Amino acid sequence: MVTRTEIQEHISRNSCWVILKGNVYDLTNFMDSHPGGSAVILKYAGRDATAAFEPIHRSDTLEKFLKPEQNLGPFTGSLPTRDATPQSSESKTGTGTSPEKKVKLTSIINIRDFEVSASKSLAPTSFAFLKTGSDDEYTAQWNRDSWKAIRLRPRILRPIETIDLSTSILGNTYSAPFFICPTGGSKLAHPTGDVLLTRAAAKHNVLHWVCNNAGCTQQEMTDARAENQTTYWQIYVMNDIAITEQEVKQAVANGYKGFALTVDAIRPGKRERDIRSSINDDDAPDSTDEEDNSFSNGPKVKRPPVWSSFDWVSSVKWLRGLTDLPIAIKGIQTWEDAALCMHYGVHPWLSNHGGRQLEGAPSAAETLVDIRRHCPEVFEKCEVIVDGGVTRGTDIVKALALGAKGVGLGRGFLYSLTFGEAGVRRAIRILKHEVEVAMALLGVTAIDQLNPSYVEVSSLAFASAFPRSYL
Ligand SMILES: Cc1cc2nc3c(=O)[nH]c(=O)nc-3n(C[C@H](O)[C@H](O)[C@H](O)COP(=O)(O)O)c2cc1C
Repeated sequence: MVTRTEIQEHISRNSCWVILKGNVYDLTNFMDSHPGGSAVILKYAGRDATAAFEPIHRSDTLEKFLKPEQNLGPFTGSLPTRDATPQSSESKTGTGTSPEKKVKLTSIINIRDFEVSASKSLAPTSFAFLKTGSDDEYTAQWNRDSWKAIRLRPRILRPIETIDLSTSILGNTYSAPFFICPTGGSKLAHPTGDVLLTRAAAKHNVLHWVCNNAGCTQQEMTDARAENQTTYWQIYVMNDIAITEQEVKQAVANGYKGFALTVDAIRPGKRERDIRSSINDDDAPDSTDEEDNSFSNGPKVKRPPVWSSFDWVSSVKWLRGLTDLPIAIKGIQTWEDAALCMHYGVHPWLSNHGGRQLEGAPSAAETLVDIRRHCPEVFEKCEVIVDGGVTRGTDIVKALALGAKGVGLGRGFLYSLTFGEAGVRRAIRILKHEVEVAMALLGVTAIDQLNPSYVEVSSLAFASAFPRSYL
């Protein structure tokens, strides 16, 4: 038992105790190896950090990263009064919703409606984490706008009766050509977010590409899978490569049928919307300290630093050595790198991480067009996966017409999660409906009939993003 008086004596860098899930932990020696930095731990010295901790850490984090002796025992007594304000304001980082602001699911008719609803119902810091792009969010916006800049070329007077949306992605058949992207932080949208994404995907037989940075363990994500459901696994390679090797082997054993190696995040992008939302002007004394680096705080959902010394040969060789299953390289942003994927026998996943990494990177739509222009062979030898800024069935159809095999959505499904599994299922149904209408009006009845003759891309070169400030 640790008392309130005792914990109050350990609120400095030299001795830092924090309450987590009812127990008191000595984090003095751990704080410098915390992926999110020591400052955030010190902020909670002598206080209860549970509300801030739970939505953004895996359930096995404490056991995995702390030694048993760092658990000092249960906290007894009430919290110091000065904690009342920070505590309640910190609950803003949780998934707390304001019921009066939450709209009914039946009034949601498109993916953007989910975003507007999430902006009102989620805690501001949670919404900021999901929504943020890097820098001025130009690329995040451009991702969306570039799909809009592509025109469709409908062919008419074709008999259209049944329309088949089913397609295969990396060797497995799904009921639709779009899928749920790997995203960390889904607990910010719903406490059991990752699991619900898998369950909703199962109900509709769409692909969930599970995130290794999910809020649950791989085992929990595997257990969430329905019988006969096929899911894929995404990896970041950690500095301690042995941990990732073990994870990949375990994923193979757990029946994941494909892998994505994310390579566009060797440093976190400067996500200012997220950074701003965590700066609490009332809480912290102002600082002219040269050590102050609040402008560079990385994303809220932290992961250990990724391995950044891989090159093409070593990375593909390493992963191929662990599995014969299909591998996609996630974060391809040029036709040249797509051609290298072809050369190394892996699939290019065109993505700029939803505009959260390099501001100014091209959208997947542009890279698709570039591959078509410079190295169309890629579409014959590889399956090209795309994501970024997709919010409409027409966006998906445009990507498929340009040669994509699977089209991912990250934020769209995260926002729908604020309504739980029912929200994600509705998002899937909305997208299926929109894809079907677009195909009918274009004059095609099956995904494999889509080809570049159904799109006009010349206006893409003259389009630009108009950053909007409505959310
Ligand atoms: C909140 C959030 C967390 C993400 N976490 C990951 C991650 O852990 N691993 C990864 O490969 N991509 C991650 N991504 C990127 C997505 O997989 C995907 O590339 C991106 O969301 C697509 O853009 P969209 O959000 O505009 O649909 C994340 C994206 C968001 C929005």
